Formats: sequence, C-alpha cells, structure tokens
Amino acid sequence: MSHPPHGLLVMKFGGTNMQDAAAIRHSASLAGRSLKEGVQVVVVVSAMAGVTNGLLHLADAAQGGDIARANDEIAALRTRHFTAAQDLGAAPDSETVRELRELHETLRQAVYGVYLLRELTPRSRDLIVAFGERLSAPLMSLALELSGLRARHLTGGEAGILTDTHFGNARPLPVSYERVRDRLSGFLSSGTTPVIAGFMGETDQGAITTLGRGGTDFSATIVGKALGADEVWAWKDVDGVMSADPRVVGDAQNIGVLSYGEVMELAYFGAKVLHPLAVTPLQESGIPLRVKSAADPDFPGTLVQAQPEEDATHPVKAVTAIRNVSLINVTGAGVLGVPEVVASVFTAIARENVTLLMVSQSSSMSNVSLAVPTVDAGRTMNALRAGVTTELRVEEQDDVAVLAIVGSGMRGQKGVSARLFGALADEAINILMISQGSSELNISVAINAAEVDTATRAVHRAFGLSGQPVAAD
Ligand SMILES: Nc1ncnc2c1ncn2[C@@H]1O[C@H](COP(=O)(O)OP(=O)(O)O)[C@@H](O)[C@H]1O
Ligand SMILES: N[C@@H](CC(=O)OP(=O)(O)O)C(=O)O
Repeated sequence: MSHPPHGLLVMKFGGTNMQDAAAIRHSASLAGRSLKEGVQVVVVVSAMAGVTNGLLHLADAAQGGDIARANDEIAALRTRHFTAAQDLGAAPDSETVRELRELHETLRQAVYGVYLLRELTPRSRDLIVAFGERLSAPLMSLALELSGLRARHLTGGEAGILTDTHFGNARPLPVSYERVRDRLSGFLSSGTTPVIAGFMGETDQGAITTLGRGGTDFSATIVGKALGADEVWAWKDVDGVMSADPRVVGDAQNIGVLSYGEVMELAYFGAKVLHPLAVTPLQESGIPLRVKSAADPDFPGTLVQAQPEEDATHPVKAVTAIRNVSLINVTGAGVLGVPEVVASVFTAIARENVTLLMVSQSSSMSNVSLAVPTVDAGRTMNALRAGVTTELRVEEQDDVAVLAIVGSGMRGQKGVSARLFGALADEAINILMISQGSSELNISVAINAAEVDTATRAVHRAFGLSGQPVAAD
C-alpha cells in the first residue's frame, strides 16, 4: 500500500464492505495485505448492509403483534448469512454454520419475547439490533481463516467495551480502554487477528448496548485508543470524506486532510460518512484516522488528524445537510427580558434528552427558536408545554432541513456568510434560521426541506468545491 508500514492498525469495515461473500472476501484481503507486511491488525465489522434496518423493522413488527412477519424477516436474514457462509466456503457442519444457527435461534427467542410482551424497551431493541454485527463477525473470521490467517471473533463486550446504560446511544466507560487492552493483547501477541463486532458494548451487568447508528466507526476508534494504534482505517464505499454527499452532488471532491474538529462538525451536521463521536477517543492521543475506499485501496482517502490544513482559497471544505428537522418557536411577552423563562425552555428540553441542532434567540428575548430532529419534535413540544410558564406560544414547523458549511479556514475570514446567503438568494431559497458557532468552524441555516438538494449544489458551487473557479466577492 502507499502508506509506510505501521506497527498496529485498527481496520473498520462498514455495511457495504460486508454486504455479501465477495465483499467480505475482499475486505479480508485488505486486512491480509497489511498483515503480510508485518503489521498487526484488529478488525472491527458492521452488520451486512441493510441488516440493521431489517432487525429494527422485525422488532417493531413483533411488538405490534405481527410475529409471522417478524419470523419471515428472521428467515430472510438467516438465508442471507448462511448463503454468505456457504459462498465463502464454509462446510454445512462447520463451526461457523453452527454458530450462525445458534445466534439466529437466540434472536428468534428474543423477538418472540417482545411479541409475547408486546413491549419493545430500548434494552430489548439493543439486544435485537446488535445481532447484525454478532452475525457478520463470524463471517469475517471465516474469510480471514480461509485465506490462511488466524482470526478470532468477539462481541463488543467480549472485546472489553463497557458502556453506560443509555440503550440506543450508549457511551463507553473509561475503564473500557484498559479492558480492551487486556483482552486483545494476548491474541495479538500470538499472531491471531481479533475480529470485533462493532456498534455494540455491554453494561457492567452484561446487557448488550449499542453506540448509536453508524456506531462501528466509534467502536474502531475506542479500540484504536485502547491499543495505542498507529492509525485507524475506516474502509468505505466512497473515496473518503467528500466535499458533499456524493449522492446529492455528482462532482463532490475527496478532502485530503481534515481536523478532528472539522470531522465532528461534518458528522454532526448530517454527513453520514462517520459517527459524530468517532474521533473523540483519538483526540487526546492524536492517533490519525483514515477514511479509505475499499474499491481503490491505494488511494490515500481522507486523513483526519489534530491539525487542520489551511487552504486560503477554500475557507469552506464541505457542505452538508440534515433532513427531517422541525423548528420549534417559543414566543410571547413572557419571554421578554426574563432569563428564567429561557432557562426553563432549556431545562425542559434537557430532561427529554433531545438533540438541539440549532438555537437562536432574538436579542429582545421575545422569541427562542429551536431546530430539533422531527422524531423528537412531539416530545419537545409536550415538554415545553408542560415545563414553561403560561403565556408562551409554542409552535412547530415541520419539513425543514439544516444545511451547514464546515471548514476551519472560515475563522476570521470576511465574506463567507455573504457568499452563503448570496448562493441561496440566487436560487430564491428562503432562510428560516441562521446560526454560527463561536468556534467559527461552521455556519448553519434552516431552510425548507424540499429545497435542500438544490441548496447543497448551489452552495457547493459557490465555494468552489466543484473544482470550478469562484467569482471574486
Ligand atoms: N461528505 C460525505 N462524504 C462521504 N460520504 C458521504 C458524505 N455525506 C454522506 N455520505 C454518504 O455516506 C456513505 C458512507 O457512509 P456509511 O454508508 O455509513 O459507511 P459504511 O457503512 O461503509 O461505514 C456514502 O455512501 C455516502 O453516500
Ligand atoms: N450497523 C450499524 C452500525 C454501523 O456502523 O453501520 P455502518 O458502518 O454500515 O454505517 C448501523 O447501521 O447503524
């Protein structure tokens, strides 16, 4: 590979890289290339593409009383995993096939429990949804072994990842780092490649937790920090982190270097390419993260490191968007000049654990506007109605999107917001709300959801990210 050999790499393979036997075999060969160069590798895998959503659907079906549909979906998952095992070369009586059969049986029992109770708690949802990664890890071990390497698969908990009890969005406890080190070092020193089921950990009582959607990136960086890896490589189906979602902007470019801060902003503002917290374990140690294309392994991809790379001609490095957003406006004379009212708004929201995407307050304090994911809007409205003083009007506006521009080069640069607003005005796009963090790493605007793709393309062009020259201000 074009990179100098490293002592220890953590390699994460996403859902697309695990989607069938051919993809798994190719992923195993990417790990194998580094192993053959004398590098130690720890592999962290996602579920096969689409499996996580399938598990969420079937859990909902069971809760709703439709056990026939849930069982059909379990049968389809079973076929998919058995087919992959068979295509990889597993014999019908092999250890892998036996383990897959046992895992499916346990999944079936867990889903039947949900059906009997007609209750799907966050805890049982995590147990069910983590089967995706528990089922893909044995397939990766098999692929590595069939290519002549020694491998051993582990659940997140077995690998040492201990979390809090925020089921669905759990956070690793600091003790995880030592545990991961203790549990994996023996495998590494004996030349065995650990294959860890990503996305999951467990509580100190042994209940399975998940780290939030896209959480396998996070698992990989937790393991990277624990082992003091030289680098963490996240293999993807894209060249790297791009200047916009390539599904929306056809001429989006790969970004060579990003800082941890820039990547966090990008992920927070909807770039699905990395989990928003993925770089947090790396920040203290400065371990680099590389986002790489499995289809083009020699392409350097995106290097994520502590220092941003400044490019005076491109103060903005990427444009990103969050869909399915709602605005909540709190207005009324009661807000005017009364900080306690504003405080009560935030207290009510904090109790509900809602992600606040944007906040803006008019300087007269007569209005507070909040942007929240639409899935949380109902809960937010109820909390505000119950938790704030009487004379306030609380209104919800749906079908909104938040568009953000991200780049450390914006700091102190004049004319960036003017260019953003100009690009939107040229497309006759109305801005509903504006926010700029004091870190000046991003500027975000709320717009109508129907206009978000047009807006993304226009802003991408306006900041010269499509490779075309930009008109001077
Ligand atoms: N700025 C961006 N750069 C790269 N990919 C992006 C960006 N924004 C959105 N994406 C989408 O993220 C996808 C990769 O993320 P994801 O599917 O979660 O990866 P994986 O499952 O392989 O880990 C790409 O297919 C791409 O469509
Ligand atoms: N399978 C989980 C975790 C994950 O990280 O997946 P992917 O790497 O395919 O985005 C999810 O879909 O959220």
